[in-house]
Amino acid sequence: MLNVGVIGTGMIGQDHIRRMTTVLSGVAVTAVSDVDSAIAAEVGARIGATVHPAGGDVVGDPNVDAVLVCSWGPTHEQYVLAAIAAGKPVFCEKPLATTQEACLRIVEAEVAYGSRLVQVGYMRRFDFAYRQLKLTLDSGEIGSPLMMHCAHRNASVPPFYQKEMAITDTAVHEIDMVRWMFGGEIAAARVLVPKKSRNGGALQDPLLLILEMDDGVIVDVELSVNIRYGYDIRGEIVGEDGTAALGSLSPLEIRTAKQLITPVPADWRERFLQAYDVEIQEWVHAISLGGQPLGPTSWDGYAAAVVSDAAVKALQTGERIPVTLAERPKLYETEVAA
Ligand SMILES: NC(=O)C1=CN([C@@H]2O[C@H](COP(=O)(O)OP(=O)(O)OC[C@H]3O[C@@H](n4cnc5c(N)ncnc54)[C@H](O)[C@@H]3O)[C@@H](O)[C@H]2O)C=CC1
Ligand SMILES: O=C1[C@@H](O)[C@H](O)[C@@H](O)[C@H](O)[C@H]1O
Repeated sequence: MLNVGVIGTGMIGQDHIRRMTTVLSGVAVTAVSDVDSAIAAEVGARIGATVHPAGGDVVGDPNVDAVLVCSWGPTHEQYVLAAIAAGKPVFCEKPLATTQEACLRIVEAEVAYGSRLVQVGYMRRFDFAYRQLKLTLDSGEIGSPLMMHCAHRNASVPPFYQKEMAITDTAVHEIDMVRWMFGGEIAAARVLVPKKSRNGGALQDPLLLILEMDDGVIVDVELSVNIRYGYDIRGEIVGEDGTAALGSLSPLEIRTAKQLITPVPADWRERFLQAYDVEIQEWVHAISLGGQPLGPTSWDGYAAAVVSDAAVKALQTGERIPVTLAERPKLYETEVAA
């Protein structure tokens, strides 16, 4: 049994606690912490976990084998570094950290430790539809890829959501996904600003992010964060010999009143429900077997941060911004399975 401590018991923290306590196997949640002590106390009491006053105490708890960081982005670095210092595996929700410098500090700490302890929460790599898409691409059935069209549509976003977050909070998923899908790096980013939707309030919504892969593949990502009708994630790869796309929005079809209705998921929790289950189950399994995590690494978290910085600059300047990564340490050279 892997004993996990959770830092941050907000929306995704509670969702991961629910899956670890009611869905997944081989895992127990033994400790929690949140700066909102009332939430932490309520969640801790519900599942019978120790409630610590600070996240650092979760890392130091002898009854915690591995740590799950689900607090706000700017707080991730300190907890990931503390877990590495304690030699404990740590699953960190995206982003790994909010600056590329902070991500590099994590990479350097992990390299100094000598083996991989960190996995970043880019769950699309564990989604059945994305995995099928990658298998199809890798099989050669649609030939060499030329382009990918993506859409990332949120029904709505909270009032504190700023323009740049369409890149740093939302598009980071596509940024990570295309590096994994095409097995290459992103060479440059551009952002086009279409006509503004009246549903976006003060926010510029939508945006069109264009990513150039290092082999010439072009990826376009429509970012609409106030689309109203639901949570809609799309992806279609155009190859030399065919195309392949993520399938239907829903496993359910309703036929009624001479209509065929395909329900649209409400949000990421519904659309990626099974991807999160697989992501955390595979993480638990890899750690329990005494191995290294197999999912997105600190290096992937760093690369996403660098591309995201370039895309934010592209948004602010209207220019094409090239992406330059630091030299990749040997620790991250071997392919991961996920
Ligand atoms: N992989 C995915 O699809 C998703 C990832 N996320 C990521 O998960 C993280 C949390 O997001 P949400 O759960 O939506 O936010 P939230 O605001 O619902 O929950 C975050 C919790 O962290 C707590 N917190 C803040 N600072 C803390 C600290 N220093 N120590 C302990 N607790 C602290 C807050 O009090 C809050 O309860 C973010 O980094 C977000 O980007 C969120 C949604 C989906
Ligand atoms: O990570 C997530 C949220 O933080 C973000 O705000 C949403 O735009 C994404 O769709 C979701 O997957």
